Amino acid sequence: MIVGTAGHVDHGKTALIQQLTGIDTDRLKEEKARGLTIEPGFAYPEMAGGVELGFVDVPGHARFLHHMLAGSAGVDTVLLVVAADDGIMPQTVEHLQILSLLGLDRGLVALTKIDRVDAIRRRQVREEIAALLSDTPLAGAPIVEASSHSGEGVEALRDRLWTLAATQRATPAQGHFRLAVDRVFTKSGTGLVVTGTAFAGDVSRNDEVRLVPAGLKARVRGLRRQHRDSERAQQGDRVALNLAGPGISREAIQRGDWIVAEALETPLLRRLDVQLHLLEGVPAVKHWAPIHVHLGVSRLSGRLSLLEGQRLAPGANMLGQLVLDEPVHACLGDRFVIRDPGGRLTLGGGVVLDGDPPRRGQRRPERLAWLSALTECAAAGPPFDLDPPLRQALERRPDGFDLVAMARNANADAAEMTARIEALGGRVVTAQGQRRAFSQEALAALQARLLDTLAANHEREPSMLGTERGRLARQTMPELPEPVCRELLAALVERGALSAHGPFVALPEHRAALSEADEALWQRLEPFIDAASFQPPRVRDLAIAADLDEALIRSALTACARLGRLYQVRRDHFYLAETVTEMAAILQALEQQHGRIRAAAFRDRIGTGRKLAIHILEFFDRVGYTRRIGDEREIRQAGMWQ
Ligand SMILES: Nc1nc2c(ncn2[C@@H]2O[C@H](COP(=O)(O)OP(=O)(O)OP(=O)(O)O)[C@@H](O)[C@H]2O)c(=O)[nH]1
Repeated sequence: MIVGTAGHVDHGKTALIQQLTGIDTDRLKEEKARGLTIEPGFAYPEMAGGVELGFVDVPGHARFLHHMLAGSAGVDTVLLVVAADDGIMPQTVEHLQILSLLGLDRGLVALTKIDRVDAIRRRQVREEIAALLSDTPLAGAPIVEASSHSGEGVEALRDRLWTLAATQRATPAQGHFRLAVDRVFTKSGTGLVVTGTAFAGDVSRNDEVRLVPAGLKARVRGLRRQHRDSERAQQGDRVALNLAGPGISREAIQRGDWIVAEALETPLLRRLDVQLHLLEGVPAVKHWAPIHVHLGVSRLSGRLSLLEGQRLAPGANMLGQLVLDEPVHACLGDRFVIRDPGGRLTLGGGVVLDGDPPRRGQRRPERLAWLSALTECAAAGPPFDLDPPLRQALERRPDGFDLVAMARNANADAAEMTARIEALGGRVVTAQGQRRAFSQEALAALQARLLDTLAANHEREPSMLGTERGRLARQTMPELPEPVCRELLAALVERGALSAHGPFVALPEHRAALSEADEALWQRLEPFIDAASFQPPRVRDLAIAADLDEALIRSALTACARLGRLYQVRRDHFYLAETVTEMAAILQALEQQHGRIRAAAFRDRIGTGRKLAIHILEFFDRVGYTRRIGDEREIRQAGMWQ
C-alpha cells in the first residue's frame, strides 16, 4: 500500500510521517533550511508479517503543486492532513480536487496540531472536513485527531494505517510493465538508477525494457522495491531500477519519462483522446485553449481540443483531445489533471481513452460512439472489460481495425485480444506483425470487393494476365495496410477463388489472349530472349537481331508481359517468366546462405554486370518480392514465385 500525503502548506504532513515512521522525508538542504517540502519524499517503515507500506510525502505549498501532482502518481491511499488551528485552506481543497480527478477513493484524514486548539475547535473543523469530503470519492473517510508535538493520537493513527495496509488485498499485476520515472541518478559502482511507481505489470532482474521517449533498450541489472533488494517488482510497488545498455546514461532519461515493456513501445503519442471533466467554480474552457497537462509524473504543455462543442462549462464532462507539444506515453484509463497555462489554477482532468486517434473524422458519430464505449470501460476501472468496445468496433468498422494498436492502448496482450475477438465471432488477419480484426460479414464483403475489382480489371484489360497484388489492394481498399491485403489475397488463392501468377492474381476463369500478329512475333523473338537467359537483349538489340521494327517489338513484348510470359525488368528490357522464377530462387538461396542478400553476391551468381544486377534487384523490390534494407535485401514474399 502506498500512502500519499495531501494538504495545505505547513499543516504538519512531514512532521506526521516522521512521527509515524521515524523517517524524515525532507531530504534536500533547501527543504531543511526553509522548513518546507519541495520535492516528494519517501518513507518505507519496517513492517512485520510481510505487510508492505510506503509513504509519499508531497509539498503543500501552491508553488510546488506540480511536485504534489508528480508525487501523487501511483499512490493508492490518501492521508489528507488538516491543521486544527487553520482548518480548511486553499490547498486542502485543491489537493482534494486533484485526488478526486486522479480517481483516488481510499484514505483517511489526519486532523493535526490538536495541541494548539480546544475541543470545540476540533469538533468544528471535523464537521467542516466531513462537509468538504461529502461530494468527493473520499466521502465518509475516517477523521483521526493527532499531534506530532505531544504525540497524542499518533498511535491510533498508526494502528489505523497499519491495519488498512495489513487487510489490503494485493492487486495481481495486470498488463505489461509500465513505470513512471520520478527520480534519476547515478550511483558510483552501480550506474544509472531510476525510481518510480509501477503502474502496471511486473518486472524482474535481467528483463529487457524500453525508455520512453528516448526509445532506447535497457537491461534491468538490479532491482529494489520499497527500498529493499529484490528479484521482481510489480504493479503498485515503489521501484528502483538499475539500468544498463548502449546509450543508457543520465542524459537519456529524466523525471516524467517512462520505462515500459517492449510490447508497449509505441510511435510517440502527441494526441490523446480523453474524457474531460471541468471542476465546479472555474472559468469555462474554450476549444483549443492552451493548457498544462499533468500525466503520470510529467507536466506537459499543449492545447485542449473539444470534440463535442466549442466550450466546456464548469462542472461538465465532454470528450476531448489533448494536443501536446511533447510526446508522451499513455494507456487507456490513465488519469490526468489539467491546469491553466500559468500553472496557477487546477481546471479539471480526466481519463485517457485512446492514444492513437485518427487524423481525420475525429468528431464523426461512430468515432464519438467508440470513445463513449471506452469511457464506460475506463470508468468501471481495471481490469477493463473490453468486450463492449470490441463488439462495437466489429459491428461498425467495415475496414476492420488495428488490433495491435488497440491492445497496446489498453495495455492488453495482442494474442489474448485476438482470442477475445474470435470469441465474439470476429476474425483476425495476421500478417508481418500486424493483426487486423474484422467481423465475419465485413471480411466477406471485403473479399467480395477484391473479386469485383478484379473482374472489372479483367473486363477493362482483357489481354492482361491479371492484376498485380499491391495494385489490387490499393484499388480496392487504400486505407488497409498492404500486408493485410496481401494476406487476404493469399487466403483467396488458397481457397481457389483466385489464381496466382507470380505477382499477379486473376479470377480462375479469366483467360488472356494475344492477337495473331503478336503471337507470330513472339514465336520469332522467344529464341533470342531464351538464349541469353540472365542477360536477354533489350528491345533495340532484338530489333537489330530479328530485323524488325522496334515499336512493333515493344508492343508485342508488352502484350506478352501482360500474359505473364515475360516480365519487364526495366524499360525495354524483358525477361522470360522462367528466368525470373530462376532468379527468385537464387535470391532465396543467397538469403538462406548469408542471412541477407548483397547485390555483389547476386551479380556473381548470375554473371552480369553490377548495373544490370541492381536493375533486376530493384524490379524484385518493386513487385514486393524483396525489401531493401540499407545496402542489403531480404525476401518479403517467399511464396510469390513458387
Ligand atoms: N504544535 C504543533 N506543531 C506542529 C504539529 N505538526 C507540525 N507542526 C509544526 O508545523 C510546522 C510545519 O510542519 P511540517 O510537517 O513541515 O508541515 P508540512 O505540511 O509537511 O509542510 P509542507 O510539506 O511544506 O507543505 C513545523 O514547524 C512543525 O513543527 C503539531 O501537531 N503540533
